[in-house]
Amino acid sequence: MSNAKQILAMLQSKAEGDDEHFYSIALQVAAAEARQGRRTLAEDLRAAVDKAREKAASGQTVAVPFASPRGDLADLIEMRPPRFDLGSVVMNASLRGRLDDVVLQQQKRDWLREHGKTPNRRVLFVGPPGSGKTMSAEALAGELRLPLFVIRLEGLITRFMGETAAKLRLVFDETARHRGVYLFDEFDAVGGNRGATNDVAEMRRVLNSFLQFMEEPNSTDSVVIGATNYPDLLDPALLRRFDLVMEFCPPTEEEIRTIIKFNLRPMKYPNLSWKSILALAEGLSQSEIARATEDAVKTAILAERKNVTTNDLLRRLNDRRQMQAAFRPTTVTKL
Ligand SMILES: Nc1ncnc2c1ncn2[C@@H]1O[C@H](COP(=O)(O)OP(=O)(O)OP(=O)(O)O)[C@@H](O)[C@H]1O
Repeated sequence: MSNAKQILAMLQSKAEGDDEHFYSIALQVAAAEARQGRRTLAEDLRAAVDKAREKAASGQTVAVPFASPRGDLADLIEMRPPRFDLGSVVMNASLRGRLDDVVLQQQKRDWLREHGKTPNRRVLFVGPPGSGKTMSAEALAGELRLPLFVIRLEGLITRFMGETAAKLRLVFDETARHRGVYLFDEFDAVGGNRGATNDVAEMRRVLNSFLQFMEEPNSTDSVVIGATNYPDLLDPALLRRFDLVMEFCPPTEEEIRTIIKFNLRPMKYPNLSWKSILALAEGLSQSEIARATEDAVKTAILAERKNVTTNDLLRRLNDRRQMQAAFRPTTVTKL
C-alpha cells in the first residue's frame, strides 16, 4: 500500500472509531520501515502503538466500548461486551495453558508476523452443554480487550434458507473489518450432518462456503471460535480448518467445589458437608452447579440469613438433577 493510501485508511478507521484497524495500519507501516532497514523508526512506531493501546485500555476492567453491528448484520450477529477474564472460568490447567497461548499469540501477533509466522486465531471449542464454552469465548475477548460477537448458526440457517452462504459472507467480511472474537455457536449445524434443515444441497453449500471463508487471510486477526456439543457430527474437512481444538470436560470434584465457593460469595458457609454436596453435584454441568448455588444463596437471602447451609445447597442441586433428567435428550440423530 502506498503512503497516501495508508494515511487515507488510517483516517477512515479513525472516523469510524475503529482504533484497532488504525493501529494495525500503523504497524504495517512500521513493518515496511523495518524491511527497508530503518529499524529505529520502526521500533519507535511500534512503541507508540503499544503506548496508545495501553492508554486506551487503562481505566477499563474488561469492558470494551464498541459499536454494535448495524444494518443486515444486526440480525446476524449479537455483540456482547466481555464481562470477565479467564481467571473467572474454572477449568483444568491444560485447557487454561492453551487459552493463554492463544492470548499470547494474539497479543504478540506483529512480532510473530515479523518472523514470518501467523498467530493462531481459529479455535474449535468442544464439550457438553454448560461446560463454559461461551463463557471462555467471552473471557478470551476480555483478555484481548476485544468485543465478543455471537453468531447463532442454527438460527441463521433456518431463518435464511437459500441465502445462508451469502449471509455468512457478510459475517466473514465483518471479521475482516472489525477486529473481535467471533463465536459461531451451535457450530454442528453447519459442520455436521445434524440438519437444521433437511435441505442437503443447502447444507453442502453452506459448508463449502464456510470452508472457503475459513481459509481466507484475515487482515484484522479476528479470532474465530466454533463451539459445539457434538464433535462427532463435524465434517473432518471442517475440523482441519481450525488451528486448535479445545475440549471442555465435565467438572472434577475440585472444580465443583471452586464453582460453588465462587457463586456463594458474599455469603458465609460455615461447616458445609462437602461430601454429600459433591456426591449430589456429580454429573451436573458447571452451569447447573453455578445456578443451583445461586438459587441456594437466594433461599438464604429470602430467609434473612447470612449463612448458606448444606441443606440449601442439597435442595437446589437436587432440583437441578430433576430438571436435567426431565430435559435430557434421548438420542442425537445423524441424517
Ligand atoms: N467452567 C466454568 N467455570 C465457571 N462457571 C461456569 C463454567 N461453565 C459454565 N459456567 C456458568 O454457567 C454459565 C453458562 O455456561 P456457558 O454458556 O459458557 O456454557 P456452554 O458450554 O457455552 O453451554 P452451551 O453448549 O449450552 O452453549 C456461565 O455463564 C457460568 O455462569
